[in-house]
Amino acid sequence: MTTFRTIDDLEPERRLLVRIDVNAAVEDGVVQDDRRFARHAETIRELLADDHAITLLAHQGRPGRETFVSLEAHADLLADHLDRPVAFVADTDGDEALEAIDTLEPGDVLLLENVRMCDDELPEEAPDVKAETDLVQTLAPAFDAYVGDAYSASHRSHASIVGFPRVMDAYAGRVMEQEYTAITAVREREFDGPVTMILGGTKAEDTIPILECLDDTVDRFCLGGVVGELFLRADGHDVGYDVADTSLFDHQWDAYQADVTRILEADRDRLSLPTDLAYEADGGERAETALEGVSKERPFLDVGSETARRFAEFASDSAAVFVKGGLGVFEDERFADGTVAVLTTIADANCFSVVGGGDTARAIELYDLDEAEFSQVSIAGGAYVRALTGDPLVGVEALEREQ
Ligand SMILES: Nc1ncnc2c1ncn2[C@@H]1O[C@H](COP(=O)(O)OP(=O)(O)O)[C@@H](O)[C@H]1O
Ligand SMILES: O=C(OP(=O)(O)O)[C@H](O)COP(=O)(O)O
Repeated sequence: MTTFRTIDDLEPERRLLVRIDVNAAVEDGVVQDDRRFARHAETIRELLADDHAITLLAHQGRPGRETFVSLEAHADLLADHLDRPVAFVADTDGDEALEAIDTLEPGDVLLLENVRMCDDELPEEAPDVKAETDLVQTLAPAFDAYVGDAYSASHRSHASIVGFPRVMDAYAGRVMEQEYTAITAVREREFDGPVTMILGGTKAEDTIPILECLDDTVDRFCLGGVVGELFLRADGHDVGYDVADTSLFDHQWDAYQADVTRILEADRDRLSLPTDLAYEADGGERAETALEGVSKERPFLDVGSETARRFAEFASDSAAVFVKGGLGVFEDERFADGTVAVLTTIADANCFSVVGGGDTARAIELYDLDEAEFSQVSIAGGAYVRALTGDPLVGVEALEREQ
């Protein structure tokens, strides 16, 4: 199905420039989430088995934000995952970087500094423009080939994503290949049987476009989380408390009320809304209520057990299930029941399954579910949503053109 070359097509012992995405939550300089490291380590291990000399290019955060930090600690974390040294140089395309690249032997791994610290990387421009930047023109001649593995950044028209493939022999890494293949299958509906999508979480801006564009692809949408509450409100129920004054609900209700109402009216038969919800009782324990008992005066933090059972049933009867957004605040064990019930059912069922969205995929790790039981656990957030909604991914297109 893919139209790009993959690392299977590489000759051994090449000098490779490999773009990975280990962008993560960082607190006090410490990386909080190593899932992307684990995934890219698989690609790098395969490349090492073929004796390539590997230079890695990656970003962290955005200029001006607290998470915009050096990649020095990322090199150590990657080394832990690879169980071998990863050299680091605090430079991207200057003399220090070029010297470090020059001395690499087959089997060596080097990580360059946060590529967003180089001015050429960020402004979103056409691939041809990015290919002309000093960053690309300086680094490209030092390598035999480019490997694009940063699927989760492939919606960004940045130099390291779209510039290098313009001027180099380019290949897709394993992460790129697997994510692309699984998510394309969603859009092309390659399934024999009902397709269910479980949508939750907090971001209506992600969810509404999915509901609007997957018309022929999905037979049933099960809605939970804050997104489910927006639909319940549109259906006349008294829900929508802003958790800890975050404006999480009111703000989105103002912005999406018209869309939610229109989608509900047009597509009610395909939408399954919660019929019960869970909340924190006075003693701190989990309690549940049917819709008749809901009130805006309290936050609802999970779908109720009747809803979870119904959603799980839809999932187990499906040929394919896609998940985006948790059904409740699953980080708190008391309110993880809905999310975990559905994920466990999918893991046990014999269906094609994709779990996407940065936060949602964490639930699999938090509750010790076996990642291997899912067809794909995506490490992409924005790119996953864009691919689902049919938006082209410039980083994928850049690799395809090189065919
Ligand atoms: N009813 C709810 N109230 C507040 N937060 C919720 C609720 N249901 C789910 N969430 C939160 O939604 C988050 C995941 O949603 P979101 O960030 O939209 O998805 P993703 O990052 O996976 O794309 C979780 O961290 C969870 O705590
Ligand atoms: O983490 C990323 O995006 P995501 O949080 O939408 O998955 C990518 O590394 C892209 O980062 P950016 O949104 O700062 O361009």
